[in-house]
Amino acid sequence: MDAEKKLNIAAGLVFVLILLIAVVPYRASLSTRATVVELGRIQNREEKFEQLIDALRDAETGQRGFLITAKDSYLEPYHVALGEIPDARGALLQMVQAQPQELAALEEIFRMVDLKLKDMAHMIEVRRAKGLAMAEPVIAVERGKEYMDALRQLIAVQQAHLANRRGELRQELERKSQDAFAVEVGATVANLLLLALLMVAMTRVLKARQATAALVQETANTLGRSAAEAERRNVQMEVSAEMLQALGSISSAAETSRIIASYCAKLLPGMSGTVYLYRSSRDLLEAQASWGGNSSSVEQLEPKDCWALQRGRAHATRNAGDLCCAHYAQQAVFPVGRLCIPLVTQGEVIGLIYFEGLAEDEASLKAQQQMLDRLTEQIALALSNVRLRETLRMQSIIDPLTGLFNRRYMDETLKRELGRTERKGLPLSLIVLDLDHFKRVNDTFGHDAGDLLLKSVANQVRDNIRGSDLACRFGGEELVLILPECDLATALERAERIRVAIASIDLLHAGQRRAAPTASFGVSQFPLHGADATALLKAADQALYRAKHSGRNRVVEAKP
Ligand SMILES: Nc1nc2c(ncn2[C@@H]2O[C@H](COP(=O)(O)OP(=O)(O)OP(=O)(O)O)[C@@H](O)[C@H]2O)c(=O)[nH]1
Repeated sequence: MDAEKKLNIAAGLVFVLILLIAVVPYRASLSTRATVVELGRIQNREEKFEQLIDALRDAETGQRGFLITAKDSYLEPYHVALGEIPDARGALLQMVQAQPQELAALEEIFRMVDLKLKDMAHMIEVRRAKGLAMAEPVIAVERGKEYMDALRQLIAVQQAHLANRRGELRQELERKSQDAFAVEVGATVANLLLLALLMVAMTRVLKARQATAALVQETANTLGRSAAEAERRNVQMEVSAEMLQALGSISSAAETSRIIASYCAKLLPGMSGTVYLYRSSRDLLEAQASWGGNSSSVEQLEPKDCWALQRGRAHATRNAGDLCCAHYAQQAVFPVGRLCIPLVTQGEVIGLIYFEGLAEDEASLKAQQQMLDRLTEQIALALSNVRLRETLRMQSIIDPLTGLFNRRYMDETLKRELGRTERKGLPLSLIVLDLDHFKRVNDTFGHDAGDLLLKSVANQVRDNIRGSDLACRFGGEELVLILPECDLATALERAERIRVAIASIDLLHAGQRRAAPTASFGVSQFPLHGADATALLKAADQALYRAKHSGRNRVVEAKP
């Protein structure tokens, strides 16, 4: 049974008990009231007896006056008294109706009253009719006095009896009043006790209800927080999944960092940060991307500047007294929490993520740190995948011996660059170069020496072209250079510069200085020598052929 039901039952019981308790003083008061009424009746009877005796006395006085004077005026009190006596008699009779003993005594009194009245009436009659002289013998008999004395005695007995009874009733009334007072006090105390008990029970139930309400509220709050947290995690998971999907299709580290920064801004509202990657020399880490607008960390840092990199695990700075990393651009201001987590993939540290603006309370911080750890792992994995894709792509487009682009890449690029320059209305030049008598180098010094020479030539070529130009190994010892937005004159000049550079290669093989190699060049220009890649290559190749046949080690321009 729940507390509220119990309380209702208790309240009902208290109500019934209060009602029962109220009956006791009520009954006591009824009994007291009956005594009071009885007392009133006794007093009334006493008064009526007094009235009767007074009336007889008045009648006697009036009669006596008449007997002496024979004046009717003296009979006035006599007549008044005669009028009062029946009232008193009637009232007395009514009062003793149900009491046979009393009734008998009363009848005796009335008999005596009648005798007295009769005697008085007789004497008045005699005096009126026969005069004083005739009345005196009747008066002398003094029968009226006898009647009156007997009557007084009878009434005195009754009055004594009534006085007795009155005394008893007074005592009874006093006792009943005391009892009624005690009962009243007892009932009041009992009522107060019951009400106090009820109040205690109500207070308990109220407190229990308040505690339950507080518990319900707390539970609701906790559920609300959990739901919000679950919702937040859900959103984070969705954004993370979106980020991983976006990163899955990217092959450049720069684009990857940009995407990471943009998703971190979404995933970590209120936080800022920077992604750092090791340079290939591994002496420095460079900031690749930042988010949050106010990441207070430097653009470049050395591994020794970061405690996370030094220790190989996450490092947080939250309170004054924590170890601060040297790469914080500004003095750490607390309580702004900072966290550095190394980017580790396949056991290798490839960089670092710096987070700023950690949660302040311990519970949120723990959850946040776990989330940042997971995020960092995902980012490290994504970066590692990008690097792998980059490596694979480089392997597919780079010639491993010379480090120049391969023929397949050259074909793609030449077509693309021709389209672009054509749209812009700009020229594009091609240089085809072929080493002279390369077979002899191989035959004389061996294949390794030939390889070495090819590498040296590739380096010279790379050093003498612009960043936007493209050097490819077309096959064997033949190279093709694509020079976008470059006219024929400039291309011829560039070819000549490369020819001189190759001729100046200081070739040291097996401890011996070898004769400098030479190369022949054919140069063509779009759209002057061809409208497409094939025509342009063919024109340059024919120019190269002519260079070979006219003595090698020279630059020849294609024929229009
Ligand atoms: N060491 C080395 N030799 C190569 C490589 N690719 C092609 N060759 C050699 O380059 C030589 C090319 O010889 P040829 O086409 O006769 O031409 P050349 O000897 O340079 O004579 P000219 O071109 O007429 O001046 C061949 O002996 C090939 O074996 C390579 O990757 N490494």
